[in-house]
Amino acid sequence: MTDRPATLQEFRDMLVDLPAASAGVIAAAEARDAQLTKPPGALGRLEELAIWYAGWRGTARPTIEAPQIVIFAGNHGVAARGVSAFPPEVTVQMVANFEAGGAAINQLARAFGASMAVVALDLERPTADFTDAPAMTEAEVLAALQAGWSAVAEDADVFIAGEMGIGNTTSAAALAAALLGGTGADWAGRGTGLDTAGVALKAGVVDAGLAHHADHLADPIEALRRLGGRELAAMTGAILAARMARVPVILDGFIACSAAAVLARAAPGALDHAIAGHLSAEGAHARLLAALDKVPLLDLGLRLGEGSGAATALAVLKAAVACHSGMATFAEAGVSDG
Ligand SMILES: O=C(O)c1ccc[n+]([C@@H]2O[C@H](COP(=O)([O-])O)[C@@H](O)[C@H]2O)c1
Ligand SMILES: Cc1cc2nc[nH]c2cc1C
Repeated sequence: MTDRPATLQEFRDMLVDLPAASAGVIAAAEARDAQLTKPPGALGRLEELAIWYAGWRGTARPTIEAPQIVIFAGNHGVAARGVSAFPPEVTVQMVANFEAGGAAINQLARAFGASMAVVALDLERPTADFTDAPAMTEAEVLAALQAGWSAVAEDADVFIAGEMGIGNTTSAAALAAALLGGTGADWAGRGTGLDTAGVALKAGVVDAGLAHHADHLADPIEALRRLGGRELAAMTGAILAARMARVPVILDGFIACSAAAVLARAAPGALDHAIAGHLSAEGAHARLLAALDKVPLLDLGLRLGEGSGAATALAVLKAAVACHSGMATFAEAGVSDG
């Protein structure tokens, strides 16, 4: 694993020279795909997925042995503005639930053979309310980026960053607006279950944050510091760490994709090692995925977070890789090709 960045500048510098997928392996995987016992293209998007995965793993006949899910948890000063349907203490309570094995993500991780860990980030010290101050200091955002970076296991062969943080759809909406343009109304959604009046209030809170920080949002990492949260920054750090190790990533919902968008805005192609696991029911996720040029694998109406949509999509990626690497060729099986 590349050494984790010691400063924000080192983090920025890493984005300048990102490792790429192997073109030679992609060609070899395409050649293998063309010989497998099926009509050409009959496995549809599974074929593309397997070839993409092979290219990042550097082997034309890969397997998935060590999928890793990490849930990052953070608390948000902006939650005091009444932007969530749930109280902030639910964050620490859900961390206990993850640790006890009682959350949805625990079941999904077990069902699909992934490891699962929780990283709680200074829960007793919420970020500052971004409507009147930067959410994090430089030291705080660096610590969160580093926590995410260090969470990616040496032997992981797929990585999923999940999150838990009451109020974090407000931070994600503000960050998405800063990175991609638009107003609070474009990016604020129901989150954990706001009604229409709640969504309007939330949009106003996002607009207040955008106005307060307006002169400082051109740099994506500075936008993350000012409007994001610790769990968002940790996801940004983890997704970059995975890229440096050529570990493919499955992106989860609105908050995870907003954190990932920091990298895409900082360096075009920085999310080439990532696929969109699903389309969240959070209203603006479709807009965010379109901006990232990602087509989600699943559309199941999930809006839970905690990595759940990405973990469900892991089953699809495993299916793709199992077919690609396990199937016989026409020659091996003695089947006449077309
Ligand atoms: O992943 C998503 O798209 C998603 C959409 C809506 C809500 N969430 C989860 O709900 C929490 C944030 O919602 P809120 O209303 O408190 O901002 C946080 O813990 C997220 O994991 C997640
Ligand atoms: C109960 C609950 C579980 C969650 N998991 C991820 N975000 C969540 C938000 C709430 C409110």
